[in-house]
Amino acid sequence: MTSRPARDGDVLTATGISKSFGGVRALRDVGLTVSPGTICALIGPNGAGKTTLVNVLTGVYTQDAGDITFKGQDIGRTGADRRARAGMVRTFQRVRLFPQLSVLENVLAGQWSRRPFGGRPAATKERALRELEEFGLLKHAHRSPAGLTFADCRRVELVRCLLGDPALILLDEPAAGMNPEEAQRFVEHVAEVQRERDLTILLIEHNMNVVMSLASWIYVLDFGQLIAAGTPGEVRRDERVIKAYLGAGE
Ligand SMILES: Nc1ncnc2c1ncn2[C@@H]1O[C@H](COP(=O)(O)OP(=O)(O)OP(=O)(O)O)[C@@H](O)[C@H]1O
Repeated sequence: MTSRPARDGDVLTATGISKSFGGVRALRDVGLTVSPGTICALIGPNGAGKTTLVNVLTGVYTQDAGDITFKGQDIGRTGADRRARAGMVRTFQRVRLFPQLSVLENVLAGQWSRRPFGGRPAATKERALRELEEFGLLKHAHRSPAGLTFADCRRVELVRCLLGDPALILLDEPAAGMNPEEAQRFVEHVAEVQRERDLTILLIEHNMNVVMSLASWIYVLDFGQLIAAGTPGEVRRDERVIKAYLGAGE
């Protein structure tokens, strides 16, 4: 199974990615591309290799084989900091906010990582407040995130990502832990913001409703290999995908 052929202007292209941990071949010859202004999803049963792939793409792990191009530059062997500064930002499966800082401080804290040697943050407080307002979070700006609902914490993380004007946002299971209504609201919000700002997103998600309503292109991993790639309609009908998910008891 190969990915959609790379096109000029693709934000992210990975080809032939393999990664093993001891005897476990977590990824085998995986390729994917993410086009600008689209939401692309990566799905697969538990243990399929999704997190490993995200860690390879973001530079947390180095692949054993394969190449990664980001905005036309070969970044396959660069560190996570360098990729973040180049505009590749991510959220994590678990919410990562500092409870001792306010919501406003949390979203501004992300900015420092893009400025080496302690320069001024790229985004101003005014912009951060405007973004928080847009996400319905202004009333929480000066409170600790510890008191927020899970869905609001996810929104805070998204604001933190957006303040860096990223070229690519990787959302790692953003809807995990949300109830169906929260997930639905989150989907609508992400879809709206993505359209308005022409964002490029790679979404890793278990919740099929979320994936099917947001993504225009879906990659499916199973046992470390890409078993399907296509539009939501194509992937939903794909025999191998159905089998992989039924086999995993999902
Ligand atoms: N640091 C590691 N050391 C050893 N094995 C690992 C490591 N990370 C992942 N693996 C193994 O690689 C395979 C892929 O795991 P990975 O976490 O990438 O899957 P996943 O699709 O993200 O799963 P989930 O949906 O459960 O998060 C699994 O067999 C896992 O046990």
